[in-house]
Amino acid sequence: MDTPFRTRTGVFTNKNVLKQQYEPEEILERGEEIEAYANALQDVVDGWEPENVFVYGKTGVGKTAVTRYMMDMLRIETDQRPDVDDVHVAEVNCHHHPSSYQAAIALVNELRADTEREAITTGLSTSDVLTALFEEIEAREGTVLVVLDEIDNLGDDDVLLYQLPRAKANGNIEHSQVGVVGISNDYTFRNDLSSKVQDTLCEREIKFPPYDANELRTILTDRAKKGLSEGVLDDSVIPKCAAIAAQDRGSARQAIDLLREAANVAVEDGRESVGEADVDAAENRVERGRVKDSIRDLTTHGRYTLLAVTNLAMTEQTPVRAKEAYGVYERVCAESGAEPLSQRSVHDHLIDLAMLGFLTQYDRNHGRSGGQYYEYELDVEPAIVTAVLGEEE
Ligand SMILES: Nc1ncnc2c1ncn2[C@@H]1O[C@H](COP(=O)(O)OP(=O)(O)OP(=O)(O)O)[C@@H](O)[C@H]1O
Repeated sequence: MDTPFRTRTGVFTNKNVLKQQYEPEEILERGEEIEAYANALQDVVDGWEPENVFVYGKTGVGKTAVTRYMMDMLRIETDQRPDVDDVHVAEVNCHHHPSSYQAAIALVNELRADTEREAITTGLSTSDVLTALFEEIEAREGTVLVVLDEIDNLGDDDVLLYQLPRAKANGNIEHSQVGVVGISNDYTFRNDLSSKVQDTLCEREIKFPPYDANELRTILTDRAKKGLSEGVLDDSVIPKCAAIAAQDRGSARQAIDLLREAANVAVEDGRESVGEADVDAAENRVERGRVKDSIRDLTTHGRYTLLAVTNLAMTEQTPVRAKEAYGVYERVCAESGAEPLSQRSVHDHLIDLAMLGFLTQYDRNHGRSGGQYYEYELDVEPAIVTAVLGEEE
């Protein structure tokens, strides 16, 4: 029977290595960060209590990939040292579990997954959940490393971040030890923590800078070798993907997405060779996908604020001050039948949108008399925002 699908082409040899969920076995171009990480975790392999680690850097710069690699290396190294306790890792993404309570439940269930004990659900009190977590850690009789990815989603709810590093000192665990690895895109999160939590969580800080074009070329060349047939890429494709991503955010994710989508464009077009024009087409797809994912994470009023700045950008009225953006925001709310938030809250949304990469914030200083203020400009294609918000509606 005829179906609408194509026959498989020879462009990809293993498409999975170009997908977002692929975990590389080999980490390239992160020698310094791996060394810093190894120093931070050295106490674990030497049999001492772990130090807590705070890893930060922009999105797509390898924080998660390097952390998983380091956890594997740690397990391998401690296995080779018979006199050192076993290492157990429990990883939770706080984006999906955005409070101490939810993250603690997820950790208990992650630790219980390879035991006979049943998963817990909501309904227990916070202290019951913490007790269950301490019991799971204690049952390991070794070192437990708790990895909290996207930790900034916990906001100022620092119960877990306060309790975990102090579990031993407070007598909640005795025969095990626990260390926390926090990962964040947002360095300001660290400064917003109370000083007692900051001091323990950030014993070791590891910064991941954006990748430059050369580093991205190395990463892309390796992925292309693993995922694409030889000779399908025009010589200009990898340098172009690397240059675009380096100029934008220095994100390996973006670079890999560009390469994969460029190959997809060629395949969908019935070609077995990928050229520069395919990267141009891929750029729009990738940007659209990225904006779509990020918009999905915005609150309703975050979206209204974004739409207000987008409308201003489309009529060339940006950069714009918060006060002026607020007027347009009020109109957007009126059109949607929503009650507008205060000007102060909308300013907070503008700051958040700048942090998330939707807007650029300019610090304006008008000499002695004018004082200091901020202006905002749209940092994504206005047509993509309106198209995505239209679809979401
Ligand atoms: N040094 C590297 N070598 C090989 N692949 C890499 C490297 N750095 C990143 N990648 C790949 O790039 C993608 C993004 O990396 P990763 O998820 O680690 O970024 P991140 O900094 O944790 O970003 P986010 O904060 O958005 O989660 C992944 O697919 C990862 O495999």
